Amino acid sequence: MPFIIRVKREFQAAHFLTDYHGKPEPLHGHTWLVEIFIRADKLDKGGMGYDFIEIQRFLDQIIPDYKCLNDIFDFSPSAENLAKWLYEKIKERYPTLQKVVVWETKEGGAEYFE
Ligand SMILES: Nc1nc2c(c(=O)[nH]1)N=C([C@H](O)[C@H](O)COP(=O)(O)OP(=O)(O)OP(=O)(O)O)CN2
Ligand SMILES: [Zn+2]
Repeated sequence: MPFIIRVKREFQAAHFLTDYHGKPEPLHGHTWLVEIFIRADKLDKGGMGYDFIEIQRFLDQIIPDYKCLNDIFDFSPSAENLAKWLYEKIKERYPTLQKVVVWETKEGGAEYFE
């Protein structure tokens, strides 16, 4: 019986879209929110699919907290591109990953799935 394990993480980062309607955006910061969805097809004896805490620790290793995203990525760091980048990284560790959602603001975000 499948379950979806969901884990959220917030982080702070600055960025600018390199081409926003024809010109670069000004550099600015957000409190970003990442949510990931991992399918678990069975539970362990404790009733867990995957341990939230272990997933959070893994996310903390890869999430670019307190960074300028333009300094570390060779793509325009939109919510869409960041969701795709995170998806590819997380999928290596959790192959049953279903989806990554990245909220850039409370009102605007993007999700990536295959
Ligand atoms: N599909 C996408 N649309 C937009 C993205 C994105 O990544 N994907 N990004 C941006 C900007 O980076 C912008 O930061 C969005 O944030 P927001 O604060 O809403 O932008 P405002 O200019 O409205 O800022 P205010 O401070 O509220 O004026 C835009 N679109
Ligand atoms: Zn922005």
